[in-house]
Amino acid sequence: MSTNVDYDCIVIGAGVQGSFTAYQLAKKNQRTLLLEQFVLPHTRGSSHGQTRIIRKAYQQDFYTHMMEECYELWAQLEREAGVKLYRQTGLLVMGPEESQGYQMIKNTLQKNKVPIEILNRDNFSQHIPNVNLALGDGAMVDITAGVLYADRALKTVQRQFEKLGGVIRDNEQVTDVKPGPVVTVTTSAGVYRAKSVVVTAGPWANRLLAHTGLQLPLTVVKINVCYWKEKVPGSYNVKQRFPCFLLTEFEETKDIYGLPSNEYPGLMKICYHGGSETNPDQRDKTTNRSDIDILQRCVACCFPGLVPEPAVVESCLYTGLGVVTVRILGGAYRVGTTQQLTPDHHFVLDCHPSHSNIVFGAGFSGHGFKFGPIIGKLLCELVLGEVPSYDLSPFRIRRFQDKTKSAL
Ligand SMILES: Cc1cc2nc3c(=O)[nH]c(=O)nc-3n(C[C@H](O)[C@H](O)[C@H](O)COP(=O)(O)OP(=O)(O)OC[C@H]3O[C@@H](n4cnc5c(N)ncnc54)[C@H](O)[C@@H]3O)c2cc1C
Ligand SMILES: O=C(O)[C@@H]1CCCC=N1
Repeated sequence: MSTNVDYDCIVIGAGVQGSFTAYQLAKKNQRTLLLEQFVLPHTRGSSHGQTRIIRKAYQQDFYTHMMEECYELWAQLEREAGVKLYRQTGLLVMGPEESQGYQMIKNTLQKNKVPIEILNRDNFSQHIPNVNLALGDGAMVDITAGVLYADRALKTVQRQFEKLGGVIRDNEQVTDVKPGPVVTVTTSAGVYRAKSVVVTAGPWANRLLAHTGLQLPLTVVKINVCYWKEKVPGSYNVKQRFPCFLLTEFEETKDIYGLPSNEYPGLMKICYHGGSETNPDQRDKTTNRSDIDILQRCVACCFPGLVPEPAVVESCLYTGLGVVTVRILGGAYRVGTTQQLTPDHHFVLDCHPSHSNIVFGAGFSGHGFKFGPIIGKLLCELVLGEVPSYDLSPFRIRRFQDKTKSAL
């Protein structure tokens, strides 16, 4: 067969997940092509920007388990490339002490023996200056958490992929995917044939999967990425080891998070973990700023050293699972009728139900970056038909037939 194909595998989409998948495939001696619709680097998807949080603090054990190995894989990439990608700051988790969300994170961390520090009202401000802990809130620090240098990480993994002989073609949009024992991929510049294909197209995943007769229950939302000015420069700075933070509840909303000031001197990034639905090709037509009102109240209340008005607002996209339907468009595989689903924020990692040589990774919502190395490993294992290193049942598409729980 190899004489009839141009590549062993074609990966569509050079965001964090596609880039790590291509890198893992090249490490396994697979001749791999990584296709990207835009000129790299770009700011139109989900993987751009200078920083992301890395943490083990999750409500579910399975994410915490995956992160154990993932920290190792990040460190391995740092050594291999001679580049620093991670800075330990700790993650301060705050939330109503008795709430389910806060308690689940605490239990998962304790059960898995992740190093944490529990803070109380008396020692809180000594450890974390310039933050007001709300009445009734508990606080703990996931000590090994920190900041990933996202843009640098993306560039690094793509460079390592090329060093292994992998080929990246950017500014080349995939316009068709024809399934078969050999998959034919048509782009704006040519036609390629491969034994297998991985779709890691972020907000555009469903557009590509439609060519294969599959639609996932994905919703694309625009996130307002807000930066807030320090009243006294340096008071929330990464160099002072100010931690990342996650506030599990504020007023009626869930999940506000932030990172110490770093990429823009004197500005701290604080965002709301949600946004309004958008079309990824018309992202900047969406102008809903109601999340910014919530953030302003949160900053005024909890971060007295910041000016409660964003100094800079940038944009990024989340692709997650919304209250929509899984639709199988004809073809051999049918789940029967259209189904209503409960939203969940878990990833989608699976093989196509009718074409096992088409693998996809999607729905990484607002928390997939830190998992990039392990997602790459898992998608590579699916391509090679190997037993996945982790139980993939929380991530398989068949879960959409079951009732699912909301998770961060
Ligand atoms: C504001 C914000 C904050 C976040 N914070 C964190 C955090 O602190 N920690 C964390 O772990 N995660 C975080 N995340 C989540 C994380 O960044 C995403 O889960 C991750 O980047 C998703 O990567 P991806 O590769 O799936 O998608 P993308 O980065 O969007 O990559 C998909 C790529 O596919 C390309 N593509 C699509 N269609 C085609 C086509 N037809 N042909 C060729 N190429 C195509 C796109 O152009 C794009 O480059 C955050 C996300 C946002 C938006
Ligand atoms: O993934 C992360 O750590 C951040 C913070 C919590 C909400 C989403 N992204």
